[in-house]
Amino acid sequence: MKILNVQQIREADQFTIKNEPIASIDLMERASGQVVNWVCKHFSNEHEIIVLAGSGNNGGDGLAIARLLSNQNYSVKVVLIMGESGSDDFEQNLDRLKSLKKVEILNDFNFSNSNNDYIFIDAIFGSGLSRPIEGDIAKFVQKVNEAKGIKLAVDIPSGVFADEPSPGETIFKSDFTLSFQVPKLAFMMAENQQYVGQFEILNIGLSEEFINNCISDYSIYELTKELKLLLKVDSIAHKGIRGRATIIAGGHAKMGAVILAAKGTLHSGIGLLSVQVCPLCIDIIQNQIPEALILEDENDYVLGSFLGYNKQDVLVFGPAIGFANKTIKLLEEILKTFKGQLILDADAITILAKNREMLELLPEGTILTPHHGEFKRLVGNYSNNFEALMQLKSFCKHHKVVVVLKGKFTAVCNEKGQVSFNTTGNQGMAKGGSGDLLCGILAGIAPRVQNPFETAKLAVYLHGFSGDISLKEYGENYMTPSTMISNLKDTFKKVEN
Ligand SMILES: NC(=O)C1=CN([C@@H]2O[C@H](COP(=O)(O)OP(=O)(O)OC[C@H]3O[C@@H](n4cnc5c(N)ncnc54)[C@H](O)[C@@H]3O)[C@@H](O)[C@H]2O)[C@@H](O)CC1
Ligand SMILES: [K+]
Repeated sequence: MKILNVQQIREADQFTIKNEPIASIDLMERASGQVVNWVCKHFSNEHEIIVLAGSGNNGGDGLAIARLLSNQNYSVKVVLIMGESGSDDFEQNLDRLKSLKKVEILNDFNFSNSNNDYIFIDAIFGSGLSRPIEGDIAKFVQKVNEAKGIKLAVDIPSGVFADEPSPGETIFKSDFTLSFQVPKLAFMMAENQQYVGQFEILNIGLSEEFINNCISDYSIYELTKELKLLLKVDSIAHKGIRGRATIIAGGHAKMGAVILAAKGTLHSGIGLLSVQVCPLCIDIIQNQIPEALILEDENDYVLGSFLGYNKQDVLVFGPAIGFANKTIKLLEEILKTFKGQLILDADAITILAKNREMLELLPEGTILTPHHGEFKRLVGNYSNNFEALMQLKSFCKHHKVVVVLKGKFTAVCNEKGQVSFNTTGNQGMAKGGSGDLLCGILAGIAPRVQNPFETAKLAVYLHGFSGDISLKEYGENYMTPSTMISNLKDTFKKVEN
C-alpha cells in the first residue's frame, strides 16, 4: 500500500474529480458515507455523536457525516469551531444540515456532561493544516482531549502534520483515525501513536490509475500471492535448494541468543543450519538443536576463528557476540570475504559504529537489523522518527545496504532509499530474544527469496505475524520469543496457503 504526501493526495482528488468525473461535493459525500458506514459497523446508535467541525473541507466532511449519521437515527450535535463561513463544500453541507432540522448546531460545547458513551468526531483540520493549532481552538481541543468519550478523527487528527514532524503542543488525541484512500507518513511515526490511535484506510474511489503512477519512497507492506510464491520450492527439493545458513552469535554463557536465532532459522525452512560455537558450548547446541551442524571455534570463551564459510548462502553475525578483539577481527575478515547474504545484528552493529572504517567494507545488499539505540550509534542522535527516516535513507543509499530499523512500525529501507513499513507485531514482542528470532527468520528465508529487500520485508512481516498469534493465544505478558517460535507454525501455514 503506497503512502502519498498531501500534495499527491490533493492531485489525486483533483484528477478523480476531473476524470471520473465527479463533483467535489459528491466526492465529499462519498468520503463521508464511508466514515458513516464504519461508525455504524462499530458503534450502535445509543452513542451520542458530537461532530467538531472546522471551516475547510475536513469540516465539510464533518457536516456531511453529521447529516448521514442523523439519517441513521443517531443523536448528533455539531460544534462549529470556526463559525459559519468556510470552503464552498463546507457551506453547501451546512445548508443541507440546516434544512434537515434534526441536528443541533452549536458554537461551543459544555463538556461537563460528557461520558464514555459520547463519540467525538474530529473534523476540525485535515490535510489542509498549515500551522500549529493555537488560541481558542487549542483551548477547545485540550478540553476534548480531557473529556470522557470515544475520540475519532476524520482523515487525520487535527494538529498532526501528514508529511513532517508536528510542531504544535495541542493535538487531537484519537482512539481511531479514519483516513481516506491512502495512509499518511505521519501514521508510521511512533511519536504520533498517541494521537492517531488505531488507523483505518477507507476507500473513497480516488483514481487508481493516478495513484499507481504516483512516485513515492514510502509504502506499507502487504503480503501478496506473488510474495507467497517466493517461499515455494519444487517437490523434488533437496537441502541445497532450501539453502545453507550459519549463525555466528553468542559465546560462553550467552547461548540463549544462538538457540532462539537457530530455531527461527530452522522453522523458517532452511535446508542446512550450522552454528559456530566455543568448545565448551557444543553440548548445549547438540542438546537443544539436534538439526544443527557444529562449527567449532578454537577459543574457549569468545568467538574468533575464521572458518571459511564458502559454501554458505547466508551468514548471521552478531547477537550477544560481544566485543572481543578476536571477534572484531573475525567480523572484519567476513566483511572482506563472504560472498553470500550477510545479516548483521546487535553487537555487530555496535562494532561497526565503533570501528567506522569497517563500515566501508560492508558488502552490497548486507541486511542490518538495528533498534533505534543501535542505529543512533551508527548515524548520530535524532529527536523524532521523521529525522530517523532521513538518516535511514541516506545510510542505506551511501552503503548500498538494507536496514531493518526496528520499532513500533519497523521500517525496512533499501539501497535506493525506498522504505517499507511493517504493521504486524505488538508490544508483547518488546522482550529480550525477539531480535535474535528475527535474525533467524531472515536467515531461514533468505536463500529462497534471493533478494535482501524482499527477504527483510517478508521476515519482519512473518516475525510480527507470529507475535500477533502469540498475543492472541497467550496475552502480552506471558508470550515470549519461544512462544513466537511455536506460532511460526500457523504463520507459515497462512503464508503457504
Ligand atoms: N475533494 C477533496 O479535495 C476532498 C477532501 N476531503 C477532505 O478535505 C480535507 C482537506 O481540506 P482542506 O484543504 O480544506 O483543509 P482543512 O479542512 O484541513 O482546513 C483548511 C483550512 O484551515 C486553515 N488552517 C490550517 N491550519 C490552521 C490552523 N492551525 N489554525 C487555524 N486555521 C488553520 C486553512 O487556512 C484552511 O482555511 C481532507 O483532510 C479531507 O478530510 C475529503 O472530503 C475527500 C475529498
Ligand atoms: K481531522
